[in-house]
Amino acid sequence: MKPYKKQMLPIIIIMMLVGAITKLTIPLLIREAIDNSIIPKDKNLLFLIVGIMLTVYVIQWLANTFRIKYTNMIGQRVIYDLRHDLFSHIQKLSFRFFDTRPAGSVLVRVTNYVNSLQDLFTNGVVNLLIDVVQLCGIIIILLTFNFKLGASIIVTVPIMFLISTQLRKKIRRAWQDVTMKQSRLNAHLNECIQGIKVTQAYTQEKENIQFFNKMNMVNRLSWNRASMLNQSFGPLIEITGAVGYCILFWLGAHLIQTEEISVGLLVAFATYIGYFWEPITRLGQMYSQLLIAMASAERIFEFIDEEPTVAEIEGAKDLSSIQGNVKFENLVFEYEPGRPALKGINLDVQAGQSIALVGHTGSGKSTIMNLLCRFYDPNEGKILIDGQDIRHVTIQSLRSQIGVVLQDTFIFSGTIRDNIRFGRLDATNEEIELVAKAVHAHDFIMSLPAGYDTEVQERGNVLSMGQRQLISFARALLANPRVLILDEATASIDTDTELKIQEALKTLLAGRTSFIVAHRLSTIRNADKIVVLDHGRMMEIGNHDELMKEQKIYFGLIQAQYKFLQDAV
Ligand SMILES: Nc1ncnc2c1ncn2[C@@H]1O[C@H](COP(=O)(O)OP(=O)(O)OP(=O)(O)O)[C@@H](O)[C@H]1O
Repeated sequence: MKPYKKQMLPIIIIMMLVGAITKLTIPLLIREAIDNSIIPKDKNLLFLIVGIMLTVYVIQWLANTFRIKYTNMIGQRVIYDLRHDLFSHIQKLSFRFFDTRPAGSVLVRVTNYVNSLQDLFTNGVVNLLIDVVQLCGIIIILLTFNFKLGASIIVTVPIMFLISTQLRKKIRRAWQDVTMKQSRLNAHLNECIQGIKVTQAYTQEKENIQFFNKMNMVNRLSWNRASMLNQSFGPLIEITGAVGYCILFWLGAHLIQTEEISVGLLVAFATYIGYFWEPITRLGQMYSQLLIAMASAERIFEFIDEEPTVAEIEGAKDLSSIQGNVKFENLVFEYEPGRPALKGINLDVQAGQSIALVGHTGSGKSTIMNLLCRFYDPNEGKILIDGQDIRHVTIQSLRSQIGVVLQDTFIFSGTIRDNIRFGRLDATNEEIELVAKAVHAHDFIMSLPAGYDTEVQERGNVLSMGQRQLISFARALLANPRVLILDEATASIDTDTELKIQEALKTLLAGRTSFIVAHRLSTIRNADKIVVLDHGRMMEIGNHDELMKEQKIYFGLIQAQYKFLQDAV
């Protein structure tokens, strides 16, 4: 338990006990007032009792105020910690985890589900404790002051619990269903917003709205069902409460006649019954909140329990500064069982060489890159960097020495400078400008309204494809990795930018081992080795001239590209 919770918990418990005891004292004072001052007409004693009552109410108010204040503080800290732990955990999870979960469903766990726990941690848990303490206190008092009357009232409680147990199970399942439907709705919403441009381009808005409405309706019906079940809880308690009052007055009247109890005690008992049903009713009302929270907690802990599939072995050592020799030995890999994406890849790359990976779509080019970065582990075989199996070194030391430039160059919201600095957080402004100049990005950055301080929104919507690429090159150059992975963008860009990108590429690749999923003929031509993949197998390897001479797959691919370019001209 964290230190702040240790410090505050005793205060909260003391305040809670003071609140509960003062509340339970009031009916006893009422009994005193009726039996010893109102009936015998003792005014002085009545004033004294009223004075004590007022003091008790003030103490109760103070205790409750402080308790609520401290409970809120502690609750907020718990939620803060939970959100932090969840986010940190998600950052570490492997690609496999995200392959099978829509972004929206991840999002909803960090936001909605954590929020629904907030109420539970701020007031819920403590209220629950207060209610339990109050209930126990009332039961003890009732049984002590008159066992016969007390027991006959209390007997209704287990009956009520028995009836409600069945109802609770149903309510629980109904709320679980609500959270599941909500999660689906959110996932769908997220996807629709991400893909809004495609939706509008294909004028699918109407269909989208219809589909969303269906999901929205399913969500509403599920909520209604859970809510209706929940509503039935209150009346059930009220009916049982009414039965309790009937027993009290029927038996109470009889006991007054036989002088076993006083009128004051009957009134005190009636007040206690009021208190008695109050926590039970509140428990019923809180029940839905508790169930939502429990269902949310289940889904949150599902994530927290999730272990990264790519894990470090015990005693993994840091990968010391590498030269950049990379060896793939008999790599076999499946994303899904029975569908191999790579079938026995063997490749020996010397430090400083550039390797172009070519092949039809789905042939396994990106998969090789994913394995080199250890986003996934191979089913068979291994990858060695400078003779060290990458599974035996720490993930951080491995990835920090491999630079990755993806086709989908992700630009984060923030300034251009921040986006380049992502490559190395301690880089100075001068270093940032230096790399931007080296990749020919400086001029276009300076032409933006605030130069390097221009704010770009998430995904860099204000920048062109080519500009985004140049920024990601600058980012990679700043990180200065020994091994570079580059997924070349396929989108056609204007000749001027194309030339800039070629120049930038030369700077970026110089002196590094590089793997490029190459689409541009110029990049492929300049590569030291070209690896041709087909359906997860390495079919050909050699430089451009060697492979052209062989006149096999590579030759065919190049011919097709030339034909395409000629037709385009
Ligand atoms: N996350 C994934 N889950 C399941 N299967 C996948 C996943 N990613 C890729 N695959 C499958 O693995 C195979 C190889 O995919 P890969 O992305 O490596 O191809 P690629 O050569 O890079 O294709 P492209 O040129 O289109 O990017 C394909 O059959 C693809 O369907």
